[in-house]
Amino acid sequence: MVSEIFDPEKWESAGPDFDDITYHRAVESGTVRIAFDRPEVRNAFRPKTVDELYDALDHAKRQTDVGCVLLTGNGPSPKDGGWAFCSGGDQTVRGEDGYEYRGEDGQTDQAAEGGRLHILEVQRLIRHIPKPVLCVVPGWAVGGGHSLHVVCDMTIASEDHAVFKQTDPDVASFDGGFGSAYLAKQVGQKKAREIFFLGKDYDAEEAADMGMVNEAVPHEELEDVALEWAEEMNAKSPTAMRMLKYAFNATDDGMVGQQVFAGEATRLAYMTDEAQEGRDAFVEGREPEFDRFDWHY
Ligand SMILES: CC(C)(COP(=O)(O)OP(=O)(O)OC[C@H]1O[C@@H](n2cnc3c(N)ncnc32)[C@H](O)[C@@H]1OP(=O)(O)O)[C@@H](O)C(=O)NCCC(=O)NCCSC(=O)CCC(=O)c1ccccc1C(=O)O
Repeated sequence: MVSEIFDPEKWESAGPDFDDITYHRAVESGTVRIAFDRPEVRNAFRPKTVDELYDALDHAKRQTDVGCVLLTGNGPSPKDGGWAFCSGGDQTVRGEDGYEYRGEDGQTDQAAEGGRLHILEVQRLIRHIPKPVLCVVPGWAVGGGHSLHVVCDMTIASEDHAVFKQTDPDVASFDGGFGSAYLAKQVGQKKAREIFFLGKDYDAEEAADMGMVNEAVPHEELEDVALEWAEEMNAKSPTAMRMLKYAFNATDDGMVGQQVFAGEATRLAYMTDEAQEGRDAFVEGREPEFDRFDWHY
């Protein structure tokens, strides 16, 4: 069983093999489902999980017939039946300079790099992947798991089991980027500070009311609704969706936001006859003849 609310008839295994996550592609639409698969620890991520998540998102990015990615957590926990999207960094492998690669014996893998904090690289990939990423929260979204939901384009959550909670300062961590500053854009400054400074639990309805969740959905229907939303998005114009995502990002992403948006504008410009003329003139060793092209207004 992948997850209790996962419908195996709607998905097929696809992409690389992973240990800490699962990767599926919808049978009938260009949708990829990526899920944390460590339910016994509330889907906490260790460095290996983060590596796999990055590779999975990068794989999904490169599928030109995929229009939407679902990011979720498998469950329930075989230990106690608890549900989670993700409980953030695995505190049991946290060393003195970040999260450590550990062997099966629990000892640090000396051959690997030092402590890592590279979940932020995954956040940036979610931000820049040229298609919507829909976060599907079946249970706890905590610490770095909460930050991941914040950075996704949209979030739907189980009205029965989802709980949103920020524990970063309880374990002496702080996401000073999207996890806090972007959260404040979603829920307002006072509420974002309450979330971090008090570490209260919020259910899906409360999270939707404050603007960080799009919809609270009955638990049993969560993955079906997610797939329906993905299919809605897949039916839209790929170019329009990509440009819209980057336009939404641009205002908060500074020069990088401008660069990403402008890069896509350049791609569109490259597709014009005008661009072909510029390239051909150089390759043929002649002056470009741009006088047949309009100065559009
Ligand atoms: C998630 C809980 C609130 C769930 O509580 P509950 O339902 O009562 O279950 P438990 O019995 O507590 O947990 C069941 C089982 O899972 C283990 N577990 C849960 N969470 C973790 C975890 N994060 N790491 C390791 N293990 C975990 C727990 O020990 C139990 O195991 P048993 O063997 O069965 O006893 C609650 O579990 C909880 O509060 N968990 C901790 C949440 C937390 O503090 N997470 C870390 C926050 S910091 C972080 O995520 C850093 C991320 C990061 O890398 C980063 C770096 C740089 C800048 C920013 C960031 C960023 O924040 O993104």
